Amino acid sequence: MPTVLGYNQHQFIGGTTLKNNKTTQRLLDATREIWEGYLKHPFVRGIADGSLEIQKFRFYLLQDYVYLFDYAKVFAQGVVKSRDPEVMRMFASSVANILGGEMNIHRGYMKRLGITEEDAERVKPSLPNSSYTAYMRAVAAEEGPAEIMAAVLSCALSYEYIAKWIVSNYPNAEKHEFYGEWIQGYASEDYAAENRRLIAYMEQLAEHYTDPQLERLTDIFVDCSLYEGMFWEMAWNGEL
Ligand SMILES: Cc1ncc(CN)c(N)n1
Repeated sequence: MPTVLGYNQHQFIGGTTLKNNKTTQRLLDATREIWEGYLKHPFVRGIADGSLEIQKFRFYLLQDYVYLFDYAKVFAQGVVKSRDPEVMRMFASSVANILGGEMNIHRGYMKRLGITEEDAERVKPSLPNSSYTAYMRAVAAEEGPAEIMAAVLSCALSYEYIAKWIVSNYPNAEKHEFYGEWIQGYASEDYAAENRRLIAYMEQLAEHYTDPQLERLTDIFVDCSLYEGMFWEMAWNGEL
């Protein structure tokens, strides 16, 4: 079993070094241990070695499908809260990327599993799921564009981190007949390019932030990273 000890969290994110992205680096430094926990999680390990029961993945997939609608709304609130048209466009295109890009991974699996979009849209979010999105939506309602970016970033970056870690530690994982598609999607250059864009805006939005303001961004990022861990746990236990 591959070890995660000594693993550098930064090396996989955005397919790039984070040397010049000091805010993002600070956020990642604060969550190193939480993120290492994802790599040890049985659900993630099950995707990596192909041993995860399809029923568990089915439950996760449907929860994640409804999660992404609310996640997209957090970006939409970023449009509402921004004054700079370029930042508005960035948040708006992320809404489109989630609804029309990332969710295609889910729709592909739904087809394979015989689940219609209408059925998926009716799924009741579990408590960890709705708590996570309620937290992000509260940040989005009450705070500004930089805080919104800090709230969405853990979700965006941690999947790239997980998928690329799987690819580099499980050489056959990408070719797995069922989980390969999920791994390829989140380890893809398209997904990394979108993350590089989010990182660049995180840096821009926080460029003149004071230390207390950066501390607030860190708190949000840490909270969302903890919610990510709860989501994996929820998926593993199949708990509503
Ligand atoms: C819960 C969760 N976290 C992250 C991702 C990747 N955007 C996701 N689809 N779902």
